[in-house]
Amino acid sequence: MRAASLRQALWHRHVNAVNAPAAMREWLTEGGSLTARLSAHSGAFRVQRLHQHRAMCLPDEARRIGLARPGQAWEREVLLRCDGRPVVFAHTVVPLSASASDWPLFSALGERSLGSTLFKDPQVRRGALEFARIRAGHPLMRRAFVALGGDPHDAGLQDAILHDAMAHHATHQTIYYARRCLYRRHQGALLVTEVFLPPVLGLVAATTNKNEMTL
Ligand SMILES: C=C(O[C@@H]1C=C(C(=O)O)C=C[C@H]1O)C(=O)O
Repeated sequence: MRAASLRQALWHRHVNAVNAPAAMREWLTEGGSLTARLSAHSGAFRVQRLHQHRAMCLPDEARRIGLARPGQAWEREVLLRCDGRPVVFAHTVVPLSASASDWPLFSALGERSLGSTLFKDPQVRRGALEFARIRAGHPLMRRAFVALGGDPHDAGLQDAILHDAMAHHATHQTIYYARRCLYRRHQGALLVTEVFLPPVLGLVAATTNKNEMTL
């Protein structure tokens, strides 16, 4: 496997292109705010802010947010947790040229959900979703593994950490499913990428079981 293909993601406009399992496809195509859906499928939902700082954007993000070449951007990364389990790793980039009036709430979000602010703001225009299959070697997965306590340079450990972190979902997989969406507001651009982690599938199963028990 060429190293480059481990690091890059091929983004598709239609979800069929990533051939995701049906349950994952439901999450990938979720049209509304993830906060609402994740909260409905768990007892406790939390946005764990990992960091928000200046950083080099990924090579395939630069053009998408209007940069002429890869460069620095404002980067925010979070883990969405349901009942403590990590279900989504989210990565957001905003050009450094953005003014405070473009994204007035972005810099002071803390552990409030970015998604919910975007969905509540009538001046925000949401672009079409794009979908990708990404491998454990992709930069976003390396960051997710670090956030979950793994060593970003040990492929074996990465999977072991992620695997252990989601033991009861025991889906030792090297393919992860992601989506991204470009938001615009005034002159601003903001690109949100969400990588869905295996425990997200357990959420739907848990709720189904719960429903079955109450029938
Ligand atoms: C949880 C939601 O938004 C998430 C929260 C994010 C954040 O706080 O950085 C980023 C991406 C979204 O997946 C939502 O859509 O409501």
